[in-house]
Amino acid sequence: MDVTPRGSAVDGAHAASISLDRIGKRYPDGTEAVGELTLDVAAGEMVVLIGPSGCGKSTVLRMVNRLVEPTGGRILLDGEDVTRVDPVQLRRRIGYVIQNVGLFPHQTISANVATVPQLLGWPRDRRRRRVTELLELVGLDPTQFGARYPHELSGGQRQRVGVARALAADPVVLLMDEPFSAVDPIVRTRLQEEFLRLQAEVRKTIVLVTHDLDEAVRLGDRIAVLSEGGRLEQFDTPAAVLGAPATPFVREFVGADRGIRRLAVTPVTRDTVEPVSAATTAASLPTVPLGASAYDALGVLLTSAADRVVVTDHNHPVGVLTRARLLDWATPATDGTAHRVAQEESRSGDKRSSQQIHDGHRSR
Ligand SMILES: Nc1ncnc2c1ncn2[C@@H]1O[C@H](COP(=O)(O)OP(=O)(O)OP(=O)(O)O)[C@@H](O)[C@H]1O
Repeated sequence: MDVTPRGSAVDGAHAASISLDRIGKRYPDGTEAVGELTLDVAAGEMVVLIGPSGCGKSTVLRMVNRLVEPTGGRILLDGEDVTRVDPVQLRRRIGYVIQNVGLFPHQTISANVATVPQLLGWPRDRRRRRVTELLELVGLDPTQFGARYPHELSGGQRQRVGVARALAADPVVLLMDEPFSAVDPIVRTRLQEEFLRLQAEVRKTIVLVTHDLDEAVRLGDRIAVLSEGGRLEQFDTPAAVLGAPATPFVREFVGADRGIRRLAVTPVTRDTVEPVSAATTAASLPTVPLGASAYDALGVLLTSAADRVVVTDHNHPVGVLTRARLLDWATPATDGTAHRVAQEESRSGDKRSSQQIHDGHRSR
């Protein structure tokens, strides 16, 4: 997807905060899908809901746009209680992307993208302009794809149309239920990367449901880990969830390889390197640039015979990272020291994610 900024093509400032205030859902047969969940999502933030099958993730998402009516609690969009708003009006302010996209098979791609603007009664010219800019935004040439039908597109292309359609009326919130899981792993990774760039431009408030921990770590500013009954086990940055699981459930859920995953979300900074010695600079050691991930640094070390990697800023050495230190970071937090490191990272991660929200870019 080419998502190069295009000035006023997309109104990027339009996003709302979401507050779930003790929301619950008990189905008529007595199933308590969600007990009492409280969760706050900042405007422009991307929050990922993850947890085992049946824990209530989709129910939470569908309560936000009231496809499922909550049986308890309140949902506030920018402070306004949407449990009192007409659900049809509400859904026009909320984009919704689902696994198999749900495009209308007998309508062209242009008509599919224009669905909500049409419902809102936009004049034809405005609809046409909007469809063109959105298809360009998601990397589909409007002249090539606009007149096609959904079955004439690949799975990844249909997924992009789904995102374009969800953005059509400039919603304040985007809800995404397993949006990338119907495509193969290579296409999925590419769509995720493109989606991050797209989000840097449109900066919507996004709640995304996934089963895939790597996807959660890659996309989420924060991750909410849920267990059965929509119980919130942890709500924190990817680095904190991986580095300092809050409960035994989270520890087991994120698995034994969480240390390695955590390296991928730990950037190499001036604060985390050791000083460069004269002996080090003289040696021909491998290098990584400042801002690379600790995972990249470990990868460089593992493919060389060296025991340390030099960290550079515009080709000037600013510090070193030893193999021992990187392996230490990758070791799951089992003692107080490791926990403290993870908590510090969590705090700086929080700063990083809010900074990213303001800057509109991400280091991942
Ligand atoms: N209409 C319904 N009536 C009764 N129970 C329901 C209904 N819809 C969902 N449930 C139950 O609510 C619980 C939560 O379902 P939900 O679809 O939200 O879970 P999920 O975490 O999204 O699952 P998955 O990851 O498998 O999609 C499940 O136990 C499910 O069986």
